[in-house]
This record gives sequence, structure tokens and C-alpha cells, in this order.
Amino acid sequence: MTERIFLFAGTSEGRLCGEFLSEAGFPADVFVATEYGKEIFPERPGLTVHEGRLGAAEMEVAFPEGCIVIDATHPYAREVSANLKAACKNRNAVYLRLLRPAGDGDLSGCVIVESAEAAADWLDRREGSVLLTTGSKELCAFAELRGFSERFYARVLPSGEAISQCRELGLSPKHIIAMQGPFSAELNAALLRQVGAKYLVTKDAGREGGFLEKLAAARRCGVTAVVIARPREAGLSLEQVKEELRRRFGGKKPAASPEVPRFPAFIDLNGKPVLVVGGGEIASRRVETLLHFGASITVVAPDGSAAVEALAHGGKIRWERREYRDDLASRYVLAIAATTDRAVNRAVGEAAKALRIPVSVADSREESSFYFPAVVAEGNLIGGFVSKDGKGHSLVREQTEKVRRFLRENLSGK
Ligand SMILES: C[C@@]1(CC(=O)O)C2=NC(=C\c3[nH]c(c(CCC(=O)O)c3CC(=O)O)Cc3[nH]c(c(CC(=O)O)c3CCC(=O)O)/C=C3\N/C(=C\2)[C@@H](CCC(=O)O)[C@]3(C)CC(=O)O)/[C@H]1CCC(=O)O
Ligand SMILES: NC(=O)c1ccc[n+]([C@@H]2O[C@H](COP(=O)([O-])OP(=O)(O)OC[C@H]3O[C@@H](n4cnc5c(N)ncnc54)[C@H](O)[C@@H]3O)[C@@H](O)[C@H]2O)c1
Repeated sequence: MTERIFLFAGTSEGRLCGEFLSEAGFPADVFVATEYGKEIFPERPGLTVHEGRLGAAEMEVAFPEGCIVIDATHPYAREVSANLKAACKNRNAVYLRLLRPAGDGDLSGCVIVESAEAAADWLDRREGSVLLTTGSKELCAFAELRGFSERFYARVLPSGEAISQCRELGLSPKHIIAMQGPFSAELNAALLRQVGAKYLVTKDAGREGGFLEKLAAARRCGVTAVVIARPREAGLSLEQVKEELRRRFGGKKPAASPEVPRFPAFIDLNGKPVLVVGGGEIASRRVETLLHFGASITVVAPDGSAAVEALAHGGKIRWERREYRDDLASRYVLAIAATTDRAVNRAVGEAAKALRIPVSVADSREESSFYFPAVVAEGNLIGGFVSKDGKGHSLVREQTEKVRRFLRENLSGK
């Protein structure tokens, strides 16, 4: 048996390493922590991308004995690295730490602290606005400080999760900058001036992380950079990791991730709120199916088919005649995105996943956390068909029709 490769990514090195694996024909399972991380990890042949944070116990279950684990997580993601190391030890797996070199910037004039908490403590004893560029997860270290919501501006990733975290901790939209870096020194300087910052809080995220551009901007604007020191850790460069993999596999290939089909769950929708965004042909087909299962359906769409019109008129569904406004409510138990607008469908998918609501996105199997099945309901039997890979739409349609006919004939009178 050839070993499998697991890559924990989410950083630029992680992406480069993924690129290398794909080009070398090395299949791998890639893990990214957030949905946003998955989105920016380009789809590549041979790579199976999983989203979500695994705990130590889950990692241990996921790793087959003797596999190879590449840890390309952020240099500050201490907990993940500790978990990966422990899981690898218990599974006799090879642990390769892919670590970007430190930023080796000129730290003169900077305040160096050991942790986000130490940075918060230092800032608590000073006045003036602060631009935080340490990510949404570190925010809570600062949230308790007096004047947090007035003094602090947070620059975070433009993901629903990060923005809600900022909002929950009390930052108003005016104090949130949602963009993906790394940023130029010019843009950093413009933001520092825009918020009237006196302090900039940053980690030493290395050259690739845009650390040097942050230092340069702070210096240019007369802003004090508060640098959270990097944990001391040994690691390999991307080149060294590539070398190690080539050496291990020689002409052989790692084993591919086994294809796992989706589990057909039969859930109770009776009387439960279901949201359908879009009111056209596809949405109508879904609505009609869902009504058989007692769902309490709300359609959100500026215009709809004759079927939607009739159902709304007859009081069978609720129809909000408007565009979707990024307002998915958590009370829904299921969501369908079936508009002709790609951006809207994607937004519904993301909002639903953030709320852990199963969602089918009519124009993207990747973004669908469940596939809408071709439903078979004959006699006392209920079934639903999808293709294993979610690509066989016509096959599903044709074959399901045959199954329906078959069951109708066989079950007549039963
Ligand atoms: C089962 C069924 C249920 C239903 O829709 O009610 C269903 N698709 C059906 C038919 C069908 N769909 C399409 C065609 C046109 C021909 C073709 O392209 O081949 C035909 C065939 C036809 O109409 O003849 C187009 C299409 N569909 C999806 C994409 C996007 C993509 O693939 O990423 C595109 C390209 C559209 C675009 O981008 O413009 C995606 C999805 N469609 C799914 C379900 C989910 C996966 C299930 C699976 O296929 O395994 C999934 C992943 C997500 C979801 O929607 O939940 C239904 C049969 C119902 C029945 O017969 O009773
Ligand atoms: N999964 C499948 O089986 C399948 C099959 C064919 C097509 N598709 C895809 O499904 C999608 C819908 O196709 P259709 O044939 O139903 O289109 P359609 O033109 O019949 O309907 C589009 C609907 O989207 C609504 N809409 C547009 N912008 C909106 C917004 N901002 N907010 C809310 N609603 C909005 C419109 O009001 C309309 O009701 C397309 O993306 C298409 O590619 C999926």
C-alpha cells in the first residue's frame, strides 16, 4: 500500500504546496479551516479539499497508519500544529512542518510582545486609535479593553464568519475593514491615515504575509507597530518539503483519497420553515417537491413562474416579492438557491453554511452541502436519487424515471 498525503493549508505556502502536489501527480487530501479558505484554494486535479476545523481526536481518525502529513498552517496557529503533531505520533504518521521564513524586518522602534493578550495589556495603558491586523480569532483578546468599540479598527478576511465575530464583539461596520491581503505599504498607510491610527498591531507573518509592508507603512505614518512575536519553531521550507516528498515516493505515487458518496438522509420537513431563493423554473420544481413533504415554504424572488404565482395565491407558500438581501434567517431548516444570479446563489450557499443550514445551490455542486434528489414516491416507498459525483444530472433524470415506472407497476395494489 502506498501512503496517502494530507495537507493542512490555508496559507500561501499551503496553496503553493497544493500546486506542487497536483502538478507532480501526487493525490492529496487538503484541509482548510474555513469556507473562505476553501474558496480561495483553487480546484486542482488530484486534490480533495475538505473544509472545517478538525480536533486532535478527529485528526487521528482521519489519518491512516503511516501516512504523510504536511502542516502548512499559519505560523501562529499553535493549537492546530500541536494537535497535528500529537495525532501523527499516535498514528505513526510522518509530520512535515512547512514553515515560512520569519519576516526579518527591521524591528527598531517596534514594541515586541509575546502574545495578543500582552499587546492588549500594553495598549490598555495608552490612548489613541488602533488598527488590528491580527485576524478575527485574536480579536477577543482586545474586546474587553475600555473604549474597544471606539478605539479599535479590525482588518479581517471578508468572510461571513470573521465579520460576524467582529460584530458580536461590538465593532460597528465603520470599525471593520474586510479585505484579503497581503497589502502594499501604500494601502496600509492609507488605512492607517483613514482611521487615524496611533498603533498598528501585527504578527510577524513573514515576507509572504505582508509583514514588511506593514512595518514600512507604520514607519511612514509615524504609527507605533506592536508586533506579536512568532512562536519559536523548527520547520522546512517549501523546497525542502518538495525534496522530501520526491525522495520518499521516487517513481511511485501516493494513494488517492477514496471517493465517498453522500449519505441519503431522510429528514422531517413537516411544518418546518424552508427558504427557496428564486422563483423560476427550477425553484418551482423544488417547491412542488418540497410541498409533498409538508414544508412551510417561503420564496424570495422579485418575479416568479405561473406555478409560484398560483401557489402563493392559493396560500400554499409565502412569497416575498423582492431580491434576496443577504438576510437568511437561522430558523430555516433547509435552503435552496435557484436564482439566475451566480453571486446571489453563492451568497445564499455561504450564509446557509455559516448557519449550518443544509443548502442546495442549483448552479454549483461544490457549493451544495446537500444535493436535491430526484424523488421517487410510490406506495409506501420513498427514495431519492443523485449521482455519486453530483454530475450525472441527465442520467439521474432518465434512470429515476425508469425506477418510478418499475415501482408503479410492481407496487400497484400494495
Ligand atoms: C436530481 C435533480 C433534482 C431537481 O433538480 O429537482 C437535480 N438535477 C436534475 C436535473 C438536471 N439538472 C441540470 C440538467 C441539465 C442537463 C445537464 O447539465 O446535464 C438536468 C437534466 C434535465 O433537466 O434533463 C443542470 C444542472 N444541475 C446542477 C448543475 C450545476 C452543477 O453541476 O454544478 C447544473 C448545470 C446548470 C447550470 O450551471 O446552468 C446541479 C445539481 N443538480 C442536482 C439535482 C444536484 C445534483 C444531483 C445529481 O445530478 O446527482 C445539484 C448538484 C445541486 C442541486 O441542485 O441540488 C434533477 C433531476 C430531477 C428529476 O428528474 O426528477
Ligand atoms: N440544479 C438543476 O437541476 C438545474 C437545472 C437547470 C438549471 N439550473 C440552474 O438553476 C438556476 C435557475 O434557473 P431557472 O431555469 O429556474 O431560471 P429562471 O429564469 O426560470 O428563474 C430565475 C429566478 O431567479 C430570480 N432571481 C434573480 N435574481 C434574484 C435575486 N437577486 N434575488 C432573488 N431572486 C432572484 C428571478 O426572480 C427568477 O424567479 C440557474 O442558475 C440555472 O443555471 C439548475
